[in-house]
Amino acid sequence: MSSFKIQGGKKLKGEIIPQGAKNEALQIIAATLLTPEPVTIHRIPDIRDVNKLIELIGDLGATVEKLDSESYRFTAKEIDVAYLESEEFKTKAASLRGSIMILGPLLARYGAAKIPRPGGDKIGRRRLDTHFLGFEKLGAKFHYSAKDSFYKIDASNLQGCYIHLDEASVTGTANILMAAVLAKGKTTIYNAACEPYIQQLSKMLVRMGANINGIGSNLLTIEGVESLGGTVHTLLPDMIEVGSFIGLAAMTQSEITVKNAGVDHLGLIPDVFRRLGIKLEIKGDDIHIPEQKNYEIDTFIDGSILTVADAPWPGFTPDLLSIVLVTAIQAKGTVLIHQKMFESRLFFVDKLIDMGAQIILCDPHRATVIGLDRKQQLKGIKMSSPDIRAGVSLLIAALSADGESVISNVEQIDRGYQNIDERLKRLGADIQRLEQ
Ligand SMILES: CC(=O)N[C@H]1[C@@H](OP(=O)(O)OP(=O)(O)OC[C@H]2O[C@@H](n3ccc(=O)[nH]c3=O)[C@H](O)[C@@H]2O)O[C@H](CO)[C@@H](O)[C@@H]1O
Ligand SMILES: C=C(OP(=O)(O)O)C(=O)O
Repeated sequence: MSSFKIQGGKKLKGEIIPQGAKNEALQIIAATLLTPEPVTIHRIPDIRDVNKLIELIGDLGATVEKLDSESYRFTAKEIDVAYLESEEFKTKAASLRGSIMILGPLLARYGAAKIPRPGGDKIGRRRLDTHFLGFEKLGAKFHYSAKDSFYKIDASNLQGCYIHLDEASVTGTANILMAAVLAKGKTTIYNAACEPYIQQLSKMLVRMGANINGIGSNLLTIEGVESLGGTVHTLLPDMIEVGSFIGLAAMTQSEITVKNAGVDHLGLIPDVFRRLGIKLEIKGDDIHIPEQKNYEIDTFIDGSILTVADAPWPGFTPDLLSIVLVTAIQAKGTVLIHQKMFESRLFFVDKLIDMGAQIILCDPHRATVIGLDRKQQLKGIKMSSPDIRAGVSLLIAALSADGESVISNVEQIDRGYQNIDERLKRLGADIQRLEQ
């Protein structure tokens, strides 16, 4: 387990470029299994989860060529279906959430697929019902062995149909969409997730020869085709990194420019930070955050306390709520953070309270932050990173704090943020990585 030792209280300054989007990368890399032809992907982030999926795709028999530091070519001429039964596959696929998205392509191309219960953050129950209910509607049969947490699916004849998803699951929509593009006839997916990464996946599939209508909406109509061809795809900037850097700038009273932020694809993200009182200047595709000593949280129009809550896109992403929460610590005013989707993602506030933040955890889903308005600095402590976004939030808190902090289990952060310590050091942060 590695740790970060941080000397807090330093102002940062400079430009930072967001990495390619982690959650888009996972969908797009899985989709390369849909065709025997080469698929080239640009702006792939060099992060643990993505590297693990790339390795898995190679283990399955695809040719993986690294073209440069951010570009890969995948050619899945044939897949070694027997590998899906190996112990190695079970261990590797179980270590990340994104592995679940190889199911759709494998079903579409080979009529059968297997997967262990996937990993990912431990942030509450993370069911997969939406994926399997969708596959079943398309004609698949699935079997779950509770003994070894292994799913087996057989789908020798995928037949298009009408599917009303029980919830707008992101990876569920991606999986069902990837199965449907090669199914026979027409599939309709209603209550589909429609966030930018699903739109990106849909556009890539269309370039590969798929027939998809309704991209960007929650009603997707797919006419199945016989086969798909190769393509070239460039990932969007990671919107969660963009939001994290905005929060970082505000908390540490720093002047930071987020270059090439993909501002057209950020949805409500800039507005939510503006409601915390943070000034953002959009210049072309860059976001400039000026140095601000104080920022004041808005209230609702009737004067009541602001709530920031997550919702499926085009609502506010749950993956930025921990960062909004930590950013509110030094604001003036009060905000209620309501994490509706995940039930165990707010427990990390204990550590922030130990650092001196004024937060009341109302229940597992809601926390009230009473801003300190810089009247008092947080103080550095020793802590451990429970999940990827809490980890970055603790890092932001530590960088703003007085004195030294040590954050252990930073592999959680590395899973989604490329080389974060080095990139922040270039802005002037004092972070030391301690390997153990
Ligand atoms: C690898 C990947 O892409 N992971 C992302 C993906 O996870 P993932 O696709 O696993 O998440 P889902 O969209 O399936 O659902 C997330 C959680 O929200 C709940 N839920 C979902 C939809 C809904 O309408 N109502 C509802 O309550 C689900 O029960 C679940 O607990 O999307 C999540 C939601 O944006 C993000 O946090 C994850 O970072
Ligand atoms: C929850 C997240 O990731 P995963 O779904 O991979 O656990 C995240 O990126 O915030």
